[in-house]
Amino acid sequence: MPPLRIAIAGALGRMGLQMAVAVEADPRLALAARFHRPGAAGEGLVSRDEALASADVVIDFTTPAASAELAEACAVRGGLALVIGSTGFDDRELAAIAAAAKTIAIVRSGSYSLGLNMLTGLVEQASRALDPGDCDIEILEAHHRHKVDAPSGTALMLGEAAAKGRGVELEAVARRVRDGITGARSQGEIGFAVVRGGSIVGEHSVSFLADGEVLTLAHSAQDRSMFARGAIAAALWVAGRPPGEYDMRDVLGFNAS
Ligand SMILES: NC(=O)C1=CN([C@@H]2O[C@H](COP(=O)(O)OP(=O)(O)OC[C@H]3O[C@@H](n4cnc5c(N)ncnc54)[C@H](OP(=O)(O)O)[C@@H]3O)[C@@H](O)[C@H]2O)C=CC1
Ligand SMILES: O=C(O)C1=N[C@H](C(=O)O)C[C@H](O)C1
Repeated sequence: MPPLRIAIAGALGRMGLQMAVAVEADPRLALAARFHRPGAAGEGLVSRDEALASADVVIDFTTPAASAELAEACAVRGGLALVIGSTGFDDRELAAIAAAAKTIAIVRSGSYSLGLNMLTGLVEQASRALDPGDCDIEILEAHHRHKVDAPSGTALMLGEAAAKGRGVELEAVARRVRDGITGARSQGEIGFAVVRGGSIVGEHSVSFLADGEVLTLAHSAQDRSMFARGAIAAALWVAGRPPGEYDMRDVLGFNAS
């Protein structure tokens, strides 16, 4: 079988650089193109149009706006699939990606880590078992000083899993900011706390806090190459799939009944 042709968006970014190394090291793949912002200078970079013309799958770790625009461009072109790793989307950008996924296959996940995607299942299970009347849920995440969105995409995935376990919408119960005289904690809320600094790759924990005991489920990302390997697994899985929006739990087979 010929190698799968991969184009990398945001090629000069932290994840874009990791992706190039991981793709070049994988004999199942060919690094077909690397592209960045229009007009960006860098060795071996091509334009987005050239990149899309040469790829079976585009892997994208950029920004929400750039990913939404890229999804539209891929859908217009057709004949290729997209793996999106960017985080921090607003509703309009998510709608643009969902619209593109009517024409092409797209995998989008806030985390391409295997362990983290396993953790979402454990969080959902614990949340289902523990009564909100007795047990409070708090999510803590920590990342490097360059990260621009908060809470992280992963923290929001964990929040979604916790809310699903309780049979509620995250939007209705999320407490994303606390400052000043906040009043006592409301029963059932799911709280988020954020640390930014240094070079932390990604730390996430979900605590279930009851009277007299605390259960904490946690994940620690130690190296970005692990995200790149997950994105490659997603690219190999999504190539040739029917149009639709998929996530990493689909790739890993965790959503199969
Ligand atoms: N899902 C997952 O497993 C993971 C997700 N992420 C997410 O991936 C994203 C990128 O992270 P990271 O690599 O650390 O961030 P970086 O800022 O290092 O990289 C993003 C790059 O995208 C570039 N870019 C911006 N606009 C465009 C465009 N229109 N076309 C092409 N490139 C563009 C930026 O260029 P410039 O520098 O010029 O602005 C930047 O170099 C973030 O949203 C992060 O949260 C990160 C790790 C794992
Ligand atoms: O920006 C990062 O670095 C990361 N972003 C993702 C997120 O928002 O969850 C994944 C990972 O934690 C690293």
